[in-house]
Amino acid sequence: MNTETNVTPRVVVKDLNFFYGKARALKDINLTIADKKVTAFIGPSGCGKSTLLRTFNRMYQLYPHQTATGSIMLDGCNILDKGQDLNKLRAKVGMVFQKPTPFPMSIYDNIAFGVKLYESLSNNEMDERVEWALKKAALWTEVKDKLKQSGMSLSGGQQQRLCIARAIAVKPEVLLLDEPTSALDPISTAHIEKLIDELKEDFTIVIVTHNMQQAARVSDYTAYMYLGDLIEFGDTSTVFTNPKRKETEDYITGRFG
Ligand SMILES: Nc1ncnc2c1ncn2[C@@H]1O[C@H](COP(=O)(O)OP(=O)(O)OP(=O)(O)O)[C@@H](O)[C@H]1O
Repeated sequence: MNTETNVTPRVVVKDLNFFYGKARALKDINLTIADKKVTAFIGPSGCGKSTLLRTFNRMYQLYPHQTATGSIMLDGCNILDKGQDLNKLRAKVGMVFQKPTPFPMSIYDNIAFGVKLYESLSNNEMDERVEWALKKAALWTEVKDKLKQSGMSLSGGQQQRLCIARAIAVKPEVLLLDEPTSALDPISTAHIEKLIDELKEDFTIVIVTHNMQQAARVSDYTAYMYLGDLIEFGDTSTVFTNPKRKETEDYITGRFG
């Protein structure tokens, strides 16, 4: 549980279980994601980090035989409810994947495409939105003179910032980052980490990372998971310097995993 009193809950997960067919990948998860903070999910491969992240925007909906039970409350609605409008949900909860995945279209259209699904803006308004998103994603100065060029022509690190710009252009409340720097070099990684720090002024961010130094650098809260259980959750400095559970300590000190 978040212990700080000045923290506003943004996403509240209660008794969440997740099944791939009959295999239970998440076990009675309870946690609260704080508003306008960065929360990191860490743990060894296969512990359920990505599965948990993907429940927040119902990515699993695309696949048969994947089911979630329990509740994930956002703005007073349960994300898991059958009646949940998935288009609206995905406008509220944006996602950036491990591998940069720009659409095969211009840099400008990569941003405008998603915005058009949700809003009808004039050309001027769209120009402003594209510029706003690219500035927020710290990419504007690098691309402002080549907005008509293909998004695929950018470097890997630039492509990932384009994907972040695309995700924030629709002004989501929550931004999910699934190992967003694992395909990037150290300089691009540093760029994205700085960006994450800036973006939390406007967005609630949840990041899955294998890199514990990264979790320690960028997050305010950390959840340590193992075999589908949430072992420990708390503010990042406590989890890293004074963990309550021995399993957490063994993992972060490299004795395990
Ligand atoms: N599509 C799937 N079908 C069946 N089982 C799956 C599927 N995806 C994941 N799993 C299983 O669910 C469990 C959690 O996987 P998940 O990908 O969430 O872990 P993770 O902590 O993100 O791992 P990694 O760090 O390796 O990405 C694992 O046992 C995995 O084998």
